[in-house]
Amino acid sequence: MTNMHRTKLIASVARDPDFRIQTALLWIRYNNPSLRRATTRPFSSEHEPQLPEIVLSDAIQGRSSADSKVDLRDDKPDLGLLLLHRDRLAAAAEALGWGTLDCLKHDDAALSILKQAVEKYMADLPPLPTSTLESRKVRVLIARTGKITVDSTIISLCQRVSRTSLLIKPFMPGSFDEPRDTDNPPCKVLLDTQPTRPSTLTTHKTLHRCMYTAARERVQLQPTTPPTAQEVLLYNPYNEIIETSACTIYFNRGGKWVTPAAICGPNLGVTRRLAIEKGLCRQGTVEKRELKDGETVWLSNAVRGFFRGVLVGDDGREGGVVELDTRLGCV
Ligand SMILES: C=C(O[C@@H]1C=C(C(=O)O)C=C[C@H]1N)C(=O)O
Repeated sequence: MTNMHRTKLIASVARDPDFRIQTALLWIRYNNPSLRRATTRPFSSEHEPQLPEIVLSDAIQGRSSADSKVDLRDDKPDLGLLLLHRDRLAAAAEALGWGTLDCLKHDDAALSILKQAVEKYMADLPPLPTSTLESRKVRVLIARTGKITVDSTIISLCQRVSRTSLLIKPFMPGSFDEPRDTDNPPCKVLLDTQPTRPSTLTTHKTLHRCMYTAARERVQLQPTTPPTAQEVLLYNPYNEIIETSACTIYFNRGGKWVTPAAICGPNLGVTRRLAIEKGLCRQGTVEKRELKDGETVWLSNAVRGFFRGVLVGDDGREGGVVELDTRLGCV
């Protein structure tokens, strides 16, 4: 397929009335009145939870263990990571030539509309039963027309919330060289068996995700397998590593941490930007031939935060059948 064909195909995917640009964030809520004052982590005192239901979002408030050192936008601390989500959506709209969404780029009103959309969606959810804590992946989807849709899925639910369950680990490490977290096994990362071609639709997060579904199917990952458990590692036709199906990846090269450079095709996600801006890693090229079985890597996305992974060979695969996403053609 020529570049011209590919450009036309991307344009036709983006014209589909169901097509959306998107971002995803984490929202944690819990309901346990007796624990109201029991914890300082991860919730900070300026955001005293409201009873009976306590609703807070790491993503919106942008807390992390590294935040005490660097504040990305001192002028708007309350909006935290949502600013980065807004920038990501603006970049996707610009790359697709959606001039109608130019307001996303700098307009503070657009930012508060996004915030209100997420907050309204969360406020309309049925209240949590007492003593429960849930983490949700919240998606913000935007159509070319500017219509915003919010939806969510529960990614974990704890039915007996206690002091200990509220001590959620920090979203982001201060350094990738921090001591290993012995509570959680590393994610098993399997190399894909075919290359994926970088395009606007890998650089930006959209509803066009069939390249990730196809890669997961090639290494026999179940659609429901969380990225913290198993992942597939994508590479481009030049045999350069891109990312995993749902995460940015970081490799240790000569004692320094490297994430695939934008030119290799990774999704320009919020956590990737944070890791680069906070100096946890630099951008570079990692070739497929450099990978070592058993090598420790880091992974991140805005819903799961940052966590360790390990590269594994063929014997680390799950069995099972995977359904292909056939709604949109794969570019
Ligand atoms: C675009 C998607 O995939 C992943 C998203 C991130 C991210 O948000 O940080 C990183 C890697 C991408 N493969 C998606 O829709 O899941």
